[in-house]
Amino acid sequence: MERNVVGVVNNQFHAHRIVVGVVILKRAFSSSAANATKVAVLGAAGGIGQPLSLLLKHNESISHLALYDIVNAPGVAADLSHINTHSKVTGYSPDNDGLKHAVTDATIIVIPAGVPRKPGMTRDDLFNTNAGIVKDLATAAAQYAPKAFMAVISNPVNSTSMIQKVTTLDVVRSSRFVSELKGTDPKNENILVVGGHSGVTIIPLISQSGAKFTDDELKALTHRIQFGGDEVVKAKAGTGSATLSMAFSASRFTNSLLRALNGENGVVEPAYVRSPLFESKGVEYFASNVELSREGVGKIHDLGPLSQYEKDLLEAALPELKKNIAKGVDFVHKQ
Ligand SMILES: NC(=O)C1=CN([C@@H]2O[C@H](COP(=O)(O)OP(=O)(O)OC[C@H]3O[C@@H](n4cnc5c(N)ncnc54)[C@H](O)[C@@H]3O)[C@@H](O)[C@H]2O)C=CC1
Ligand SMILES: O=C([O-])CC(=O)C(=O)O
Repeated sequence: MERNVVGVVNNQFHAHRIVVGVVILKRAFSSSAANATKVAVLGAAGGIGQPLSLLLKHNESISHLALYDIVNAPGVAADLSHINTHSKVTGYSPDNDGLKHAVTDATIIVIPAGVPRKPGMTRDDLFNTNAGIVKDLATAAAQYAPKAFMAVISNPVNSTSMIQKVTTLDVVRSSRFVSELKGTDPKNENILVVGGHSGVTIIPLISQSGAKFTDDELKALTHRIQFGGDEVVKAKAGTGSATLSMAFSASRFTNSLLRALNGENGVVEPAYVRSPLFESKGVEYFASNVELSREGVGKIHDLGPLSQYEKDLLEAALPELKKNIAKGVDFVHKQ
């Protein structure tokens, strides 16, 4: 299993190393490493980076939080370092090899660096700017922290990443939206969302929750989940996109990965990874439930039973996903 995963990921890494270089799974996580766990956040002074770093400062599994940004990371680090939890916090700017120092010896590197959307933009409109940013950061990470696990948040993640937690945000949103409709506790609503992370590539599998909705409710709910990001972009009126709910989701994903790296079995999170599920249809990356392990990506779960409505959503998503992935791959090959 390990060799299999390593092979797949190393291939991916060679093929896509510039854009994303996201998971390098060669080394099994050792318990001594678990005792000294460094997490680096690249883009740490931004709208997502700051609350994410705050949440990670509260994570007892992290011993060192290294914050990097092109602006203000030392300030954010100084501020967080006064919080009375054990972890050390350090901040780096591009001067004096800051990026190198931020990522060296990191166990996990989380990347929320990049430009967010403004109203009227699609996530794809961010590609030209953000692919270059992710490329530079992933290249440095590959060079100075070749054993680290990387998680990319920067949009458009359908094109820029191999493993990320965007579907965590979609799942977090779905469970909240469904609980609002049904008047239930969102903690008990676990709605799986698969596919990708933009518009029609977001496929909520609401039928698996057992909840009953009318056709109109189901359509409206699906649309709200698929375009939840737009709801926030519109409400923020030109000042950015979702940051706090994303930070919450990224913190949850990072914590799950740390639990799995520390040897806990059965830790499952939705993640957009290189996946065999729709490879035969030319879609090499796909988000589904993934069992996290000491090697990062463990067992990739299949989708489970789909209603006809969900099968139709899947059919609509696959060609779009294929295009998004091809865009990332082309970018890499042109480097
Ligand atoms: N995957 C997902 O579900 C979600 C993704 N996003 C994406 O996350 C990204 C960040 O969003 P926000 O935090 O709201 O943006 P922001 O503009 O508030 O923060 C971005 C930060 O990245 C930094 N940055 C830019 N270039 C950098 C570089 N080369 N190296 C290091 N840092 C760099 C900026 O200085 C800034 O502090 C956007 O691309 C956004 O679309 C946002 C929400 C959800
Ligand atoms: O909508 C955006 O651009 C940010 C994002 O990915 C989300 O909130 O789902």
